[in-house]
Amino acid sequence: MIPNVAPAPADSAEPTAAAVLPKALRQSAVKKFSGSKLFASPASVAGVIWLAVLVAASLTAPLWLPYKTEDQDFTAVLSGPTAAHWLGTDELGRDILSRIFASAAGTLGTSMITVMVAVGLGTTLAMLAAAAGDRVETVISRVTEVMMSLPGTVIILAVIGAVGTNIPLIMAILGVLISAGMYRVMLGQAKSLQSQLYVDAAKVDGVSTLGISLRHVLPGLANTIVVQSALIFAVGMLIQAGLAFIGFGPPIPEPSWGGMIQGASQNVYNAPWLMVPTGAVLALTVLSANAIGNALGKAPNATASHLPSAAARRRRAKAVAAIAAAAPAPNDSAKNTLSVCNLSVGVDSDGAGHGVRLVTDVSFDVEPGTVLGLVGESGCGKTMTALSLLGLLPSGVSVTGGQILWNGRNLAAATDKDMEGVRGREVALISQEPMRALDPMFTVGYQLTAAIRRLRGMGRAEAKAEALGLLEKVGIVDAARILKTYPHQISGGMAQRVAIALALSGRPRLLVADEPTTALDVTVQAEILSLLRGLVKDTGMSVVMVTHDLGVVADLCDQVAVMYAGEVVENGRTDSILDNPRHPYTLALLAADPHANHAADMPERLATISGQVPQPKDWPSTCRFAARCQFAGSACMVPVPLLPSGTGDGLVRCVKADELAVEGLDWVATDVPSHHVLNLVEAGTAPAGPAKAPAGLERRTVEKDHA
Ligand SMILES: Nc1ncnc2c1ncn2[C@@H]1O[C@H](COP(=O)(O)OP(=O)(O)OP(=O)(O)O)[C@@H](O)[C@H]1O
Repeated sequence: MIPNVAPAPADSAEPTAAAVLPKALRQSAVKKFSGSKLFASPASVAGVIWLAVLVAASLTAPLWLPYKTEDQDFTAVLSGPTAAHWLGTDELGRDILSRIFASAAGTLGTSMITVMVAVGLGTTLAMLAAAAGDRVETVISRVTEVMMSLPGTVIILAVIGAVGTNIPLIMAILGVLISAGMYRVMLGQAKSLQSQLYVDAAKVDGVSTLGISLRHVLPGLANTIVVQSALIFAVGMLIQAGLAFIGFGPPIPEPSWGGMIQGASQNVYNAPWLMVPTGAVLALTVLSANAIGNALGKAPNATASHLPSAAARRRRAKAVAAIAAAAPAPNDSAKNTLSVCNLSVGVDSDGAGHGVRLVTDVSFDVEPGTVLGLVGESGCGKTMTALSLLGLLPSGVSVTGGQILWNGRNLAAATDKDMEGVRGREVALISQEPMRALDPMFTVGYQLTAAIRRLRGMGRAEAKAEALGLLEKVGIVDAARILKTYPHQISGGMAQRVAIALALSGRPRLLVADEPTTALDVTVQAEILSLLRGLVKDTGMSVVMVTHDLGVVADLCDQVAVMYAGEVVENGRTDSILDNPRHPYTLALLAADPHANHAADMPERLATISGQVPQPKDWPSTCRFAARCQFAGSACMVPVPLLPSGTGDGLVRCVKADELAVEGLDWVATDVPSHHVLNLVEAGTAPAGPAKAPAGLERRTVEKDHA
């Protein structure tokens, strides 16, 4: 009769996503369970409305109920619905409607006692056990195991025998019994949250154990707490009704749902209707609690994985259909050539068409055996562009226009099923953090052979030999030993090599590399770049390399697309762009890069670019870089198209590109203090620096960060 608490739902059992962003979690702990989620599904909306009506009607019952609960009408005993008694009467002629609503608040309120005791005690014990170490955990775990082994029904009946039918007390004791199950559910999550790096950081900062539990662990448990509360609430109601059914409800003549169902069951043959109203109200209330729990328990978008949710996939399918209908049929582009045309990516519209655009009209081509660098500051849309090539945009973000042509298909309009055939086999991904690609639970060998078998249909032995070969190919000397190790047993550089081997396991023709060297030290960076260069040369595959680092671009890339605020501002051959940049943003990136300045003419101070990349919602319709540009003027206050830059087949998005080229201007490293806010000044007043003559151009001086 007394159930253990249901296991945590799949989306809340794994705390790592929730654990990654504790600050965001704390900030959104309230927001997370607020309106948007509650009203996201029709079932939860109906549940909220039903519970609200029930509670309001019950609390105001004395004001509007047509009869008192004990009023008897012997002229209408066991009647069905009539004008006088809308839901009929019981065996004593009492009005069912009045009795149902009069007893609702008591039933719901006492069920809440169970929730508060079970969740409060279970969660507190779990946080205590997770924080206090093995000994305390052992003691608490043993005690809860004993509690779980006790026959709950017998205990409840014993309590009733000792203290009578004191419903609030019985429900509190029920809560204590359920708290043991709740403790088991919460302990694993609390321990995992306790082992997060930000908890270590908080300890280093001197935050107390209690502070850590309340500020860092509890918010991470919030999802499970809400879901479990809803389930326990429903269980509490059912148990309460069950007790009343067997005669341990509130004293007669006080009404209770269980008591009414029991009365109805005695007249089930001569007045079957009697069972319907109370049974339906109980069932609806239990269903409502579960629907609300399900809705609130959905994982928040902010911490969701890259892989889209089912709802996001449905939205994407719609967007895909729209794009497919709008885009012209792909022409027969050359084999293994990637051709991205006017790609736009945006946050899914909120229904009123307010989806923010994150990438606008990006175009580039990648020939087989070549490397394209996508370069730009953080937040310029490089990752969104790269992930759209694999159909791996995060939940809530989709391709909103354009084409991604690959071997005669438009990947922008491909369904998830189509993309499953492309990912890994034709297009693969390596990410900044190699550990994202590797599962800590399995050996390198297992993960590699599983991928090879899945993608290439090989047998076990053949796949193992192939895995060995792949590790050797990525420069791992003792490959046989590495195959037997777990990811945590190898270094970051080694892990990135393994991740590259994993990406190569399906023999892709295009590799999307999202900042693959950023997390590595300089020596290892050079090795990984050299490895990628060798792979491109040997296998003829092409690479889209996302990077902040112009050194990486110079080292590896044949072509570059410089991105700023979601659009390509300059593209072309790497040597043209590095030797002869045309866009002020490219000039600025080069001026700010220590590797791009030769030792001989290295300036005393490297240049900076004032301000930050604007948020996508703030992108102007004019030149997006104008607000930060040293050369901006009134001519820049118009939408700027990509036009031939005059250097090879490159394109540039700047109305002053030709003027800058003719004048031979450089981006200036200024000595203006960071707190000094400057406006556009006339040419010639610019601070001294390595610039060539700024004659004839309006120049924007920049803030200089002295930090
Ligand atoms: N899931 C998301 N929902 C909404 N906006 C997002 C999401 N992910 C990223 N963005 C926004 O999209 C814009 C482009 O982000 P993106 O990650 O592509 O930039 P990036 O150039 O790759 O930066 P970084 O080098 O830091 O990865 C940013 O303004 C970012 O805040």
